[in-house]
Amino acid sequence: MSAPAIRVTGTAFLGEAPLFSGLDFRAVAGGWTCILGPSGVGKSTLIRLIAGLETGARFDGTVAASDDAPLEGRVAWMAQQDDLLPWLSVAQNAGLGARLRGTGADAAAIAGLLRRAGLSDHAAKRPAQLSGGQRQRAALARTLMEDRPVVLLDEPFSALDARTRAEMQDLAFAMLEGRSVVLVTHDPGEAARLGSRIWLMGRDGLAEMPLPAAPPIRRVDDPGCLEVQGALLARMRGTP
Ligand SMILES: Nc1ncnc2c1ncn2[C@@H]1O[C@H](COP(=O)(O)OP(=O)(O)OP(=O)(O)O)[C@@H](O)[C@H]1O
Repeated sequence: MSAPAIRVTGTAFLGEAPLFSGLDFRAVAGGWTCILGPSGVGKSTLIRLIAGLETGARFDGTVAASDDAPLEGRVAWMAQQDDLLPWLSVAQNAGLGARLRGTGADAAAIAGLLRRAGLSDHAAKRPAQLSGGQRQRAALARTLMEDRPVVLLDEPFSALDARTRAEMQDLAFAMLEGRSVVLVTHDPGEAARLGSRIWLMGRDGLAEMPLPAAPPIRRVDDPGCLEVQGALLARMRGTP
């Protein structure tokens, strides 16, 4: 699977007022690009534009992949709300995309993904019988069943406790290897662990942030990772 780099340039308007203007966002090919920033600056709008989803904004600009092929049909999406259907089992939820397309779900592929996600013993359960972390793992398995080279993640781990969140970061990083991942997060530690590129989005546009020296995924206690986490938090709080 070849995963393209992505570039978004342009201006988005909410009514007559610009939400962001002169944006030049670039996501790395085959790695994680993280977007941090305060509420309401347009982070979700930006990745919804990449996904080709409706936004509340009018966008005047371009969304392009580095291989010049359309992104349509090459993007998978996962958000904070796991969006699992409560009346389906974990395995049925994982195969939902294929069922909706009428192509039939590949039972062996589902079993393999659920095994990697540590959910083999939960395949027959309904989402309500799972913990929050297990539900996110099921949502991750469903996202991966789509097997798309571009994966957009809108705060997927933010409702999880710190330990489960770190485990999910490890799991998602391993399972999404080789894909171009764009992650919207409020957690500077998450961006510092995962990012091959980190952007801070503010009212005045995008700023690219320095990275830790170690390659991702970085240990939570990696000194360079902790240093970048601190620097990101200081920038987000507007302190030097
Ligand atoms: N469907 C919509 N219709 C109208 N306005 C919208 C719509 N969706 C979002 N907005 C507005 O667009 C702006 C940017 O929203 P967006 O969700 O992109 O921000 P965000 O940076 O992702 O915020 P958060 O971190 O809180 O999720 C906000 O002012 C929001 O109220």
